[in-house]
Amino acid sequence: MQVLKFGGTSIGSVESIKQVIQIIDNYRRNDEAKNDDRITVVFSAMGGVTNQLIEIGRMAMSGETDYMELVRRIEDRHFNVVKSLIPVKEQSKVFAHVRGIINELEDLLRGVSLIRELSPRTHDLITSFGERLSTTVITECIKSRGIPAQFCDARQLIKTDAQFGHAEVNYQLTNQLIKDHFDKNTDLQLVTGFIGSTVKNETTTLGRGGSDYTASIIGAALNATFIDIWTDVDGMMTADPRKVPNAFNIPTITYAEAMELSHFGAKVIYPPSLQPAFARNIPIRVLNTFNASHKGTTVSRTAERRQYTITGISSIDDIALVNVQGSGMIGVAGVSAKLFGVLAAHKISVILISQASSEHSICFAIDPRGAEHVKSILDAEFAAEIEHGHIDNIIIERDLSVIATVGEGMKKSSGIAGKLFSVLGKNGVNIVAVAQGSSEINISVVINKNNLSKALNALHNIFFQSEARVLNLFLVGTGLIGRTLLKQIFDQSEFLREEKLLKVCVVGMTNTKKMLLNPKGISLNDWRERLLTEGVTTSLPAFVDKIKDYNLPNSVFIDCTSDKDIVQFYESLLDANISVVTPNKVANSGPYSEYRRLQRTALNRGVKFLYETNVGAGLPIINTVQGLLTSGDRFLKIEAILSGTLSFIFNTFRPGSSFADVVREAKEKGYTEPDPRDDLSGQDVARKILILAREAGFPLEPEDITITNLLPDSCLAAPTVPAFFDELERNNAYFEKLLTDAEANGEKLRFVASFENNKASIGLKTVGVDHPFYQLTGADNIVSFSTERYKDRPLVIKGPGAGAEVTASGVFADVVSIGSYLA
Ligand SMILES: NC(=O)C1=CN([C@@H]2O[C@H](COP(=O)(O)OP(=O)(O)OC[C@H]3O[C@@H](n4cnc5c(N)ncnc54)[C@H](OP(=O)(O)O)[C@@H]3O)[C@@H](O)[C@H]2O)C=CC1
Ligand SMILES: N[C@@H](CC=O)C(=O)O
Ligand code: NA
Repeated sequence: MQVLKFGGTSIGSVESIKQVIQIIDNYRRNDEAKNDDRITVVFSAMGGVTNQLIEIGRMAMSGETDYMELVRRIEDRHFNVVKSLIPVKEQSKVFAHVRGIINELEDLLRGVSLIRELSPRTHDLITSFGERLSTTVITECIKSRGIPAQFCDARQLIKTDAQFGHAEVNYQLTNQLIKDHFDKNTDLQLVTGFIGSTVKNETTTLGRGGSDYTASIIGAALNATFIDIWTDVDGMMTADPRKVPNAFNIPTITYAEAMELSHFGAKVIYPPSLQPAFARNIPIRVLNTFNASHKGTTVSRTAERRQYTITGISSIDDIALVNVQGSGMIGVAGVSAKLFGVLAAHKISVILISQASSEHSICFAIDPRGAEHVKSILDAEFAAEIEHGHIDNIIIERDLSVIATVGEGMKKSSGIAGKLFSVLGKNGVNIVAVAQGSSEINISVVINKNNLSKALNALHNIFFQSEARVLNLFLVGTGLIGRTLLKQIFDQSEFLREEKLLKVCVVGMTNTKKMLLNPKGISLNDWRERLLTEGVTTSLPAFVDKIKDYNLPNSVFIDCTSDKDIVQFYESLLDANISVVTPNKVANSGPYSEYRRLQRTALNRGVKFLYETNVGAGLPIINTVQGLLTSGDRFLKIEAILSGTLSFIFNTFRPGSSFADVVREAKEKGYTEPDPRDDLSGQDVARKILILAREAGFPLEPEDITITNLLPDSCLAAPTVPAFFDELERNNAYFEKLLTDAEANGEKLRFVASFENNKASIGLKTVGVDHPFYQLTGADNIVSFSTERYKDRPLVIKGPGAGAEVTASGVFADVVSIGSYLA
């Protein structure tokens, strides 16, 4: 015997009932082919009908006469199925049958309306009509197709006590009745779910998950080979797909796991109601009526070996935490007995409990709707203890959610809690309470409700590792570096996904005119058009607020501007656990205290503030300095050429040519700052040596740098960049003389930065052929570090230190390193 059960959505419309009949037919054909098995089918009420019946009962009781309108609607839905699926000549008989059942319901409601009273017993009787109507109609549909089938009212089979609403089954009697019935009736039995009856034949209902329960009771009594629960999703998922878009199907799951997941909100099946089947080790398959070829989920005692340590993540969106604490609880036996005793006496269901080993506090989670009630109960129960100060006031915390990671694979496997806490910590999700059962198949954490989606996605991303980890990027600046970065990300995305399991998703972008945000990601092959057509007028505060509002896991803010005002947002972003990556040197070259503060904030928040491209573009200079410092080396001297622009200029400028043209060429090649005066004035190099000195452990201030300016005052004073170029033309002779003087001595012009004895200086120098900086070509940078460990021969880094590609790739590398860090 195989027992099938179809839920309310599966039989919610004519179309879906057709589909259900097709599925039943497929089973029959397979069984006939095998000639060894029978099926029986359990039905819920048509989707929504049970709730309507409850409402109808309430209306009748309170004398609202328009409940009849709702009854009509229920009748019409069932009539409509008859009209659509049963041949015309057979319809009148079925209509009469349905009408008869509806008449019975109407009589009952009239009685309720007259006496204005709705006992639990009558309530159960009213709700029983849902399954009775649906099963009647579907039985007729099936019979009309020539299939020998029989309507079976479960009230004849399932005998219960008289706890209306959630009756207890008398298994001895029930099992016997079921066996007898199926022995005598060999036609296909179509059974009403959810309902039973007392020995006095009063109608009862089986409570939450009722129709699943019916299937389970029948399956267990007949020792079925399978119980197939047909619903509207592809079985159980690793997480709720409405909250975690990457959630996927779990092919096999153990009973214990299914229990844990369902306790924490997974609503696909309600395993407690399947207990009779599990007790007899009958596997349950959860299948999708609307995607019948999908294998769904099989729930049984053992699950197949899996590649993941956890099986699923579940959550309860809204809980309240009750905190009972006080010095009088330490070492005193019986406090928790009293606490949970009184909760049990008031039928308060406790979702999770956590007690610190100091015994100073116990906290537990409950449905927030009952929180005030619980507080008043506990205030009364512990009045004496509170009065004597043994227990502090009972505190209720609200707006919390609970997340549970569940899986048999977590048993005796170390590092899972570490991973869980680490990923939540890195995403700034504060953990309010924790509980792990000693079965080790569930770790539950209580967090603030506003972090629920972020936490679920971050955990799913980390625990189900064959899927790529997602980095959510927010880019400010779509100029030279920003747009080159976007292109590199686009070109490299497949490699990152395949080889590094990293999905880089650009969620927001802005320039000075337009900003565009899309939490699902902006497509990068046409971002320009989208930004232009779908973007809205830029407001940086609004952009930053959106980043925080989205509260996405693994968020990274990338500043590809040279703007001074953007850096004011860095701290609050880091504080909100959003990493910051930037080639913009402004933040790190202001007052030392601000530089320190950003470093500290990032450290405290467990996020990253990365700026490798602040010095030498993509050359690994900052990382090298940080590596030396953290490994205990001490810096003695730094000597460097840190301007790609000035390198290029002094390597390209020839006597008789235009200096301004060479500067223009540097700008066109993407070496200069947005305003090239930042390069020629030495400002850019000053920032870089300042940042380098700070990274090397010296708390320098901007005033500590001595700059020997290269530019004539008139160039510096030019009001605009074009006016500056005009001024350069006028001063050509000045630059030519610098060059010819150097060449006369067989030397080259180099703009050198040095740091030694806590002092930094920068300025134009001439270097002879013996000097290591003499041979530098193109827009190369060179940095020479003398340290305690690199004393005799300095550590030298050399290579292209400016340009769009090398800079964007440095930014990109920083971004990817955050992906690895978060993993
Ligand atoms: N070129 C190089 O080799 C290197 C450059 N860098 C640094 O990279 C950064 C970017 O340089 P680059 O790409 O050449 O600069 P660009 O001038 O080409 O681009 C700057 C971008 O930032 C946008 N922007 C400026 N201010 C704001 C603001 N307040 N709000 C929103 N958007 C803003 C601009 O918008 P809009 O398009 O509307 O003007 C533009 O898109 C600079 O800090 C530079 O120092 C670092 C290392 C090497
Ligand atoms: N303008 C800079 C580019 C990088 O910081 C330079 O020329 O070096
Ligand atoms: Na660098």
